[in-house]
Amino acid sequence: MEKKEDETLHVAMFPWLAMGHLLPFLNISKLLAQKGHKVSFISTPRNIERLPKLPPNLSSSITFVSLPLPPIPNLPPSSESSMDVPYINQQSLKSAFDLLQLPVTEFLRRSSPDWIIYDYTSHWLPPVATELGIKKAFFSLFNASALCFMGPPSSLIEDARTTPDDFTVVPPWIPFESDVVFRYHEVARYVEKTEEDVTGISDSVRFGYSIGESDAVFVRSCPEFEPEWFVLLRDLYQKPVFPTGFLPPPVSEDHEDDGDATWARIKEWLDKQRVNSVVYVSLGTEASLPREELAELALGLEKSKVPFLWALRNEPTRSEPLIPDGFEERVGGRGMVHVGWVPQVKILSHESVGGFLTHCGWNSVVEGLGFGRVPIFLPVLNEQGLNTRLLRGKDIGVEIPRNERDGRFWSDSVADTVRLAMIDDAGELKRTKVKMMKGLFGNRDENILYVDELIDYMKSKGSSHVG
Ligand SMILES: C[C@@H]1O[C@H](OP(=O)(O)OP(=O)(O)OC[C@H]2O[C@@H](n3ccc(=O)[nH]c3=O)[C@H](O)[C@@H]2O)[C@H](O)[C@H](O)[C@H]1O
Repeated sequence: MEKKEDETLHVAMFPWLAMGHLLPFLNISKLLAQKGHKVSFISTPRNIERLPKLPPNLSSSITFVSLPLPPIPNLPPSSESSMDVPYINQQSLKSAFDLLQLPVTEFLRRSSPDWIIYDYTSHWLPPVATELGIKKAFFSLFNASALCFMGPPSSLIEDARTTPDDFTVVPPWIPFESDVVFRYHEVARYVEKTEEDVTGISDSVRFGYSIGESDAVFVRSCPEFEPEWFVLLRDLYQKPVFPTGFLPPPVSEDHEDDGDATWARIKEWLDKQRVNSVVYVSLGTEASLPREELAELALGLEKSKVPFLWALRNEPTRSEPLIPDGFEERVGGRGMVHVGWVPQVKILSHESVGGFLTHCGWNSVVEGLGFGRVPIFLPVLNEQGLNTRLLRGKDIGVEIPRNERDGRFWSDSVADTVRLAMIDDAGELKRTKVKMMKGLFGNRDENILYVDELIDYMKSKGSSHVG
């Protein structure tokens, strides 16, 4: 039954338990709510608690559905997100997540939304939605080129690629020239590091079913940036594929004191720096580097003589100190280190920040380019290496040189790359090029047009759900 033009949709949102997923799911939820639609945002208590507070005008349109996560054996009871759990235990978190199937099914049966928008880990959700007559869309927080590299659902479910070398070449289903491939070390480091697969299902198979059994796929990117990849993706998926645009996050205009002591301290330091002079350093909420590489990164920042703000993740169960003793004293006021969560979007929006040394997680890419900050790439895991190849293939940003096989990098190459991005005349063209990306990645009015098309599509499919 088609929804009339002025009728509102009820959309359930069900992101994976990772901040890099929860935040963009919340951003698109806010856009749907701003357009007058109703959203049920399903997650677990601690993850909901961590989300930015809703603006008052949206709190009646977005309902948080809090489902307790079953305890994870051998992990602290508060472990509810990928950032609470060491990388090697991520599969245990997915096992607990899979136990949400029953409460999620009950919620959907009771609330009967028109659509459910879900993530790659919910391979079990499509048949539940079908049985309840609810339309279902897979929302990819990975861009189109990364999805194409991963392949069609059939290849995800029966992925013939098993060794790290298999992921360093262009797969057979990509019919054109491409340098979007992994480097050996970007795969090798993580193939052996995850625990014995306790879930009985790999991430690749989760992707395969979540995509293959969806009614539509929504992708956080835009055809203007990845034209050939969207054409290929539609061919690989043989189903409706819609760009959501980049979903640039809202920036609270007022930088004034919002009660966030961390921001107050960081802002006080940033306010003292020259415009565009600071490189902001963050490797996201899941990546972690071995101690010796953290030391090389620290020494490289020190040698660069460029002012830096380094947000270090508070890593669960990591005992040894994250940075070399005496580092902060040696760099004095030229560098600031913060261990723990920071308001990244506010930091990137501050005029003193000119560059972003990043692991190339897609949220960070969108946020950094949205403010025209020059990216300095240090990809670590997941599809970050593919994102780096995509951007470098478009001559965006600079990449820290690393040993192809083991990924090792050295302080001198960190210092040289940071100076190239931030100071050297040789980097001037790169700084200009990135400033030109601000409109495409950061313009909210332009990007929201993609969400309008998405909503029209969702309305056109309406709902024929039971009950
Ligand atoms: C989609 C996928 O999600 C994951 O996200 P991850 O957390 O690693 O990094 P981001 O995508 O930058 O996402 C991190 C998000 O958390 C925010 N943030 C982070 C740290 C902090 O202290 N404060 C903040 O506000 C940041 O602004 C961004 O929005 C995987 O890497 C994957 O490669 C990526 O493509």
